[in-house]
Amino acid sequence: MKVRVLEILECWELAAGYGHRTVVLVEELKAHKGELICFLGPNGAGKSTLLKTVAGLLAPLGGAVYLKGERLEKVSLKERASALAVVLTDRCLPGLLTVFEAVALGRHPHTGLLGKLSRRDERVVWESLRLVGAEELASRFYGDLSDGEKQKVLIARALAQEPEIMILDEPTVHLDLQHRAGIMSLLLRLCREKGITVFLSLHEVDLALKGTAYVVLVHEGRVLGMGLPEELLTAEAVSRLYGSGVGEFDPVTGAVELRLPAEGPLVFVVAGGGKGAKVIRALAKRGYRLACGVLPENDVDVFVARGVGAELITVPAFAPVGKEALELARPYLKEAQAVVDTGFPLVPATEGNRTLLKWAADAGKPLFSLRSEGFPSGRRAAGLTALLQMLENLFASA
Ligand SMILES: Nc1ncnc2c1ncn2[C@@H]1O[C@H](COP(=O)(O)OP(=O)(O)OP(=O)(O)O)[C@@H](O)[C@H]1O
Repeated sequence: MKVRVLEILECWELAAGYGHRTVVLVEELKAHKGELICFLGPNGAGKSTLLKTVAGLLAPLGGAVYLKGERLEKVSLKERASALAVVLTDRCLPGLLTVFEAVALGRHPHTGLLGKLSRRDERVVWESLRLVGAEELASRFYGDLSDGEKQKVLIARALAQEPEIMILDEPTVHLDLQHRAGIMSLLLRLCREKGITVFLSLHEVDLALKGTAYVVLVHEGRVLGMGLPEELLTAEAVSRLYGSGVGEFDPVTGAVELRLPAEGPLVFVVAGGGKGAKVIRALAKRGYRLACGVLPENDVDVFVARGVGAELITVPAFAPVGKEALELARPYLKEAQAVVDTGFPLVPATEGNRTLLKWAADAGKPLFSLRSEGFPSGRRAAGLTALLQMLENLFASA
């Protein structure tokens, strides 16, 4: 469904912070009706501070937030409460309320002084519980719920407010994989179908890439960029945001490989066709230094090998493994204390990799193969567990 484009919330020269300390500065940010905007950045970058300021819970230290064209501080509390719903991370609600009562609190801006629920209010509360998949929790005490269940109830309470804007600080925290995906698709659906504008903060870069439409990268008090996650979240941008020590972010899969300390013996992994990824990961976790090749640049094994910090010998995508690449691989092969054939596809383009295995065998290198049939090379390992054991035995006896 198409939604009408309207700037519902704007920030101009906004300085957000505490006392005299500006934590984060935003020159300009415009949110349209039905948009989902995600603040992404490392711990302490200022995401929560920014969300609280946008929500009007913190007064700006400079500049202003405008709600539908009016300065937020001039908008009455009642109007703010019906336009904006906020879900913060502290999850504090009286524990002795039932879930239904807790979600019904969200109807306050709409009910009279006594807070009596009309039939419609009750319907909205049930619908909100249904949307987050928490209907069956309705009669339980809020205080008895797990953190993930509490999170869902708080989102339901915000929905019950029927707000135009929802502001959520780390809504996926404490949620398992299924509910994380569920919350992200729910929020996107609310944007699309109900025209609600959502501001949220996230820690998961993959979720920002896969589940949000617009990201604002917050780093050391500044906005590094804002726009489509598909365009902004490059490996360079992510390492600028979080530091390069964490490992490389792969914008294709949205995954971050962990860069772990590697001080063990050098193992040459002959990979390709995605056969190397899990071998490379398993070896990296055990501290082996790794060299991998020869791989076409677009092979999934490249992303993993580069991510874990392995030495890499590559050829351009779709190019065969030629002489030049073999010469680049040779010194690593020479230095390697073991060589692994991952079972890469035996096609004409990988002929060169068979040469590598032959060189290794001729040089008397310990050679292990995960290949179940076909090209014979070295000792056969029945699977990854067996391979790891064989390598461990080899180096234990060395
Ligand atoms: N109530 C407060 N008073 C003073 N400083 C605060 C307060 N709350 C947060 N800060 C500081 O403001 C900075 C930004 O904190 P903020 O919570 O906004 O970061 P964040 O990006 O949300 O971090 P995280 O991802 O760890 O939740 C930090 O240096 C923090 O110590």
